[in-house]
Parts: sequence; structure tokens; C-alpha cells
Amino acid sequence: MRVLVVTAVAAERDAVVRGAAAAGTGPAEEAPGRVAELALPGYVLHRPAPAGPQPLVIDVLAAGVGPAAAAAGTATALAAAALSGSPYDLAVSAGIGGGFTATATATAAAPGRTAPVGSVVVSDAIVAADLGAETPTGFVPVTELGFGTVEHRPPAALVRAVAEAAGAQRGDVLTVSTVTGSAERAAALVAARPGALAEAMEGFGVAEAAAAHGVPVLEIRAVSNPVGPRDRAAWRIGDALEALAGASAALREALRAAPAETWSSS
Ligand SMILES: O=C(O)c1cccc(C(=O)CC[C@H]2O[C@@H](n3cnc4c(=O)[nH]cnc43)[C@H](O)[C@@H]2O)c1
Repeated sequence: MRVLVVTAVAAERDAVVRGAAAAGTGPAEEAPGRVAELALPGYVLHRPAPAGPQPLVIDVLAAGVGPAAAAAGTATALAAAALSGSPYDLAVSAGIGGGFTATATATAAAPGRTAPVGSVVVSDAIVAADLGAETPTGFVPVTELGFGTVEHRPPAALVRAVAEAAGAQRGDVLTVSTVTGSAERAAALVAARPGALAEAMEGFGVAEAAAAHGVPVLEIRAVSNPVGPRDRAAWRIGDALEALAGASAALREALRAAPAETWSSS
């Protein structure tokens, strides 16, 4: 199986590589730290040594911050792989993100479901939360304007397997182009999408590129900060990167235990 993991920045990529290389038993553990760097036009893929009897190749790409950068990098890697005759079986958007807190979810259908700093969320749905138009009566998503899509759904069986392996919650992960900076905006996002547990800036870009290539998609977010009023002192980026490495090890184990045939149609 061949998996493309797309992060925004190098620190996230390195955490994913560290986790993916450390999982399970096999050649990667016999040669820890062996990471190949593969050049693509405009990008570099990092590939920890494949391990196990049925090789699982995990390529990790730091494509930049925001949905457009994520889509460009993902599309480039997916196209290069397809043209080389070894297409990817799965694309994963992975990184740190904001977690919705009790304040934001107080008005939600399932109040109390929150994503604390240091926890991990695996996406039930990858949602473009601000793709649409402001109107006198409020925000209208592009789908209601007659365009495109605002949501991609990962295979449910894969979501369950990865969340269980990672000790993560399952929930909707919102993609925003502007980091939320107020309690009011956080509450509005959860009111519009009651299943939301986390927000970040790349998932929908990865998902759009994956959909164009007919490749299943997943998003994994390790929570570095609460979504809401800006408070840089509350960020725990180091803790979130450690959680991301742990989730990447779990991803690798889950994929070894559940090959694509078991989840690709779920
Ligand atoms: O300046 C701020 O107040 C601020 C607050 C949170 C995050 C940022 C970033 O610029 C990080 C962007 C980067 O990290 C992901 N990320 C992490 N936390 C969040 C968040 O709460 N909302 C959206 N994105 C977040 C994101 O995917 C980017 O890759 C600045």
C-alpha cells in the first residue's frame, strides 16, 4: 500500500516521519532514521524505510500553510505517482490544529464533546467551513450557490481503525483560511457544524486534490491550541507534535492491520 501524508510545515513532516518510522517491527526499526528524500517538481517527499512483510510505503510532504498550498502539493505528488505507474492508495492531511472547547460547543447538538490541547482528532468529515458568500441573512456555502462541494468523507472503517489505534476522537475537522480568533466565531462554526471538533487550514485542499485523483482521504489533527480568542501563551506546539508523532505510529499500525481492501469501499 502506498500512502501520501501531507503536512503544512517541516516540523509536522518530521513528527510524522518520526512516528511512522518507529511503529511496529521490521527494517525501519533495524535502521532507525533511514529516510529517503525523493525530489518532485517543486517539492521533496520524505520516505521512512518501508517495513513489514507487505511493504507499506508512507511518503510525507510538507506542502505549505493553507488550503491552496495543500492542494497544489498534494496534486503534484498524486500526479507524479500516477504517471510513474505507482499511484497512492490513500492521501492523509496531518498536522497540528485548534480544538473546539466547551465554550464553543455549549450551543452544539452534542455539548461536552471537546478536543483538549494535546489530544488527537481523526476526521469523520473534512469540511470547508468558510467557502461561500456572506449575504444579508448570513453565510451561504458554495454548494447553495450551485458550485462544487464543501465536504469530503473519509472511509468510515478507516476512520474507526485509525482513531482506535491512536486513542483519538472522531469528529468533523473544519478547514478555514483564517484562524479563528474570537469566541463568537468559534461558536458560530460549531453551530453551523455541530460535529466539529477541530479546525486547521489544509485538510480540504488535500481532500480536493485526492478527490480529483479518485484517492480516499483522511485527516488527522493533534490539538495545539483551543479555538477561540487569540492567546499565544496557550499554544502547546511541542506537545501537539509529540501527539502527532504518536498518531502517525498508530496510523501505520492501523494500515498494516487493515489493508485497503477492508476499508476502501466503506
Ligand atoms: O496567530 C494566531 O493567533 C494563530 C493561532 C493559531 C494558529 C496560527 C497559525 O498560524 C498556525 C497555522 C498552521 O497551524 C495549523 N493550526 C494550528 N492551530 C490552528 C487553529 O486554531 N486554527 C487553524 N489552523 C490551526 C494550521 O493548519 C496551519 O498549518 C496562528
